Amino acid sequence: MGTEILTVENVAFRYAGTPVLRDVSLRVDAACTVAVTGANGSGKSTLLHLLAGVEQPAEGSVRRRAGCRLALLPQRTSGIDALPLTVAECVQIGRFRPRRRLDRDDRLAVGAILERLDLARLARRRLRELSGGQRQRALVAQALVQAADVFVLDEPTVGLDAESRRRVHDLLGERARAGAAVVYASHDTADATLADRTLRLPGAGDRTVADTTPLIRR
Ligand SMILES: Nc1ncnc2c1ncn2[C@@H]1O[C@H](COP(=O)(O)OP(=O)(O)OP(=O)(O)O)[C@@H](O)[C@H]1O
Repeated sequence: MGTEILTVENVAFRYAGTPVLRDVSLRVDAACTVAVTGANGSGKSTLLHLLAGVEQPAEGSVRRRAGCRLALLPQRTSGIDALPLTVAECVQIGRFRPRRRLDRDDRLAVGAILERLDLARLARRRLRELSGGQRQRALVAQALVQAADVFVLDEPTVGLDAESRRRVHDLLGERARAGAAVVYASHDTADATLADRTLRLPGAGDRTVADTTPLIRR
C-alpha cells in the first residue's frame, strides 16, 4: 500500500442547501493516478474543490497529509485572461515562491514542460491570443510545472487533440511515477481508463452514490 496523501471520508456537500455530494469516500496515495468521472453536474468539480480546500464539506472529512504541496488546475480559468501574460509567464507562475527569483531549476522545469506540451514556439505569445487548445495546454503546463506532492486537475484534456491528450497523460503518469498523487476529473471514458483507479460519481437522477467503496483501501 502506498503513502496516503488525501483522504475523503463520508463527505457530503450542499450548495445553499441543495445536495451535490453524499457519502463520498476516497483515498489517494502517492504514486497513484485517480480519475473522477460522472455526468455533467454530478459533482466532479465540487469534489476537486473539496480535495484542494477551496470548499469545505458539510459532513465528513477531507484530510491532506501534513505539509503536502498541492497544485490545482480549476475548470474555470477565464480570470487569467484579464492579465497581459505570455505563455512563458503563465507557466513561470507555477514556480512562483514569495520573495524568491526563479532559479536555474525553475527555468529548466519551465523550459522542459514548454517542450513537452509543444508550447516552446508559442512561449512569447499572449495567453489570450491563443486557440482554446493551446491556451488549455498552457494552463496544464502551469499546473504540472509546480513542485507539488499532489496534482488536482479539473478536465485537463478538455478541448485537446489526440496528440496533446497523449502528451498530457504521459506527463500525468510521469508525475505519479516520480511519487506524486494525481487526481483528475474527466467525462471521457478513454481518459478515465488511463488512471490507476476510477471514482464514478452518480448522476443527479441516481439514488445512490456508486463505486466509492472500492477506493477506500485500509
Ligand atoms: N457555485 C455554485 N452555486 C450553486 N450551485 C452550484 C455551484 N457550483 C456548482 N453548482 C451545482 O452543483 C452541481 C455539481 O456541479 P459541478 O460543477 O461540481 O459538477 P461537474 O460534475 O463538475 O459538472 P461538469 O461535468 O458539467 O463540469 C451542479 O448541479 C451545479 O449546478
